[in-house]
Amino acid sequence: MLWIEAVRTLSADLEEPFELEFIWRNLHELNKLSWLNLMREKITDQELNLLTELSERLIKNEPPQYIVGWAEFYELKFKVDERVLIPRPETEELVEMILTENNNDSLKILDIGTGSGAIAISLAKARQNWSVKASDISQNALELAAENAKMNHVNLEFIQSDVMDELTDRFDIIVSNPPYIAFDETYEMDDSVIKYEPDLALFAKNQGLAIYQKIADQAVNHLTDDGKIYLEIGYKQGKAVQAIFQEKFTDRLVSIHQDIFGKDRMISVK
Ligand SMILES: C[S@@+](CC[C@H](N)C(=O)[O-])C[C@H]1O[C@@H](n2cnc3c(N)ncnc32)[C@H](O)[C@@H]1O
Repeated sequence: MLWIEAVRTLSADLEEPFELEFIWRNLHELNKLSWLNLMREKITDQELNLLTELSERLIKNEPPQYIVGWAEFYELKFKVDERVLIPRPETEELVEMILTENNNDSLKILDIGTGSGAIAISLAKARQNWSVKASDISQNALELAAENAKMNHVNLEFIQSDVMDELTDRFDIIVSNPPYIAFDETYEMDDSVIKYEPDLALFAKNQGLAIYQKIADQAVNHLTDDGKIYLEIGYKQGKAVQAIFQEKFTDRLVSIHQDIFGKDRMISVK
């Protein structure tokens, strides 16, 4: 059997027809031309077994990023596996907003719930004068985030903490993309997210608002006088999260911002 026949047959039941190509090329570091040349060759039994195994994993909805072991975020590469959420394009918009609104003055930054380290590492990479701390309640996530910091050549401080319980300092910018999905909202989620991504990264009590509430309660004592907060939110949570922060920061401007699809996606406190 030729490679092209095997790929066609094994891709027939996949939602995304190019996923097998993406995964094989990544695992074997093949460029497009080498892949196209491969298509004309005979596939060995061993290769067919491997390709079949990959297609079965995709049919079971395993995210391609977990299969290849990395994801791209803000033009950087991050190792990902089932310890951490796969960083999303919406979160790139949060990073973009922070960088657009803040120059390279030496600032102290805290990323709460860093996961793969995507936000903290992207900020540290773009702003060499910033001193960035990244926290997570999950030690497993922090271990992977530390590997990602090393791989991307940035120096960050990592700390295991339930929100800010273990932190004593004040920050110029507090950023977070916390877990914000309500436990009864699984009907809206993709099967691959529910099955493979960590619950700890997805769900929060109090209709998904519990971690925002804890951040608001604690940020009062951890923000510098003119410090700012930037948060990612679920698209239906704008008004609720705005109210939580406005109650704690009565003299500040708490704004809701939309993503490129026009959905409420970010909150800033300035
Ligand atoms: C939605 S993920 C975000 C990961 C990463 N910042 C990103 O944007 O891709 C939320 C992260 O918050 C962490 N987390 C959950 N509860 C937490 C808590 N109480 N305190 C600190 N981190 C928490 C999870 O382990 C997870 O890594």
